Amino acid sequence: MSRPIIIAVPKGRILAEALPLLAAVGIEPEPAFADEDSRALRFATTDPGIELIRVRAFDVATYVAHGAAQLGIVGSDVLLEFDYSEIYAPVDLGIGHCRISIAEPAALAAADDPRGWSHVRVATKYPELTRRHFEARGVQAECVKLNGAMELAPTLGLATRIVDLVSSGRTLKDNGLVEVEVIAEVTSRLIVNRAAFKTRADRVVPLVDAFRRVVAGRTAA
Ligand SMILES: Nc1ncnc2c1ncn2[C@@H]1O[C@H](COP(=O)(O)OP(=O)(O)OP(=O)(O)O)[C@@H](O)[C@H]1O
Ligand SMILES: O=P(O)(O)OC[C@H]1O[C@H](OP(=O)(O)OP(=O)(O)O)[C@H](O)[C@@H]1O
Repeated sequence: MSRPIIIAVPKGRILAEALPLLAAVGIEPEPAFADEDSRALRFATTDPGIELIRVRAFDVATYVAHGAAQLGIVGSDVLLEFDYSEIYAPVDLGIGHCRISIAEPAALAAADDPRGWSHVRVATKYPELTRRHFEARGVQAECVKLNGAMELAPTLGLATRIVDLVSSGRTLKDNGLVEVEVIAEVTSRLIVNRAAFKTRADRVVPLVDAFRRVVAGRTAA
């Protein structure tokens, strides 16, 4: 039998929305996947030719870019940060809706005019995306890379502003911050390693088509 197709899925919040999509294309992980006591990271599925690996959201893109996994499910925020040429993102799965935004303390925002910025110090998990965004409008961005809880940075003087994901806006509000600009709307995508799309086309192309059909069916419903 040929090598299995590996699909990388993120550990975090996207997973709950991704599992029904996977089930709809006929891929259901073995019971160990849902077993909190299991330390396994690689799982067989109801399709004998497909295995799932569960990794951190940013690592989904890394596994797929290097061809260690042939497919993956990841937020478009991650794709914007890395901009890997080896990744093809053919299907917007319509899950994991949020936006990536610039936020600052409410007191600062009251008298602030973003058009007057020439240099900003920003705490973010997305330094590349942030630099690119500011550079495009002639603003120099000094980024402090954090891995979570960005909202703490302005009150503690680590940075004046943050670039982070916003969904309900609750985290910003509870930390005295306000959204001053949306950089991009975010949803999760099905991603494919470009080489695998050609060399394993027999398995990969029908899978991509199956995801496309499931998403189209949901949109139409
Ligand atoms: N508040 C949110 N609402 C909707 N989608 C979100 C939200 N926050 C994150 N996401 C999406 O889920 C993905 C994973 O986010 P999550 O917060 O679960 O990861 P994390 O726990 O920070 O990841 P890790 O621990 O691996 O760094 C993001 O890349 C984004 O696409
Ligand atoms: O607008 P809201 O609905 O409040 O959602 C936004 C929050 O969700 C994400 O964090 P997450 O909860 O994943 O924690 P993290 O800081 O570990 O990334 C994001 O980084 C924000 O902090």
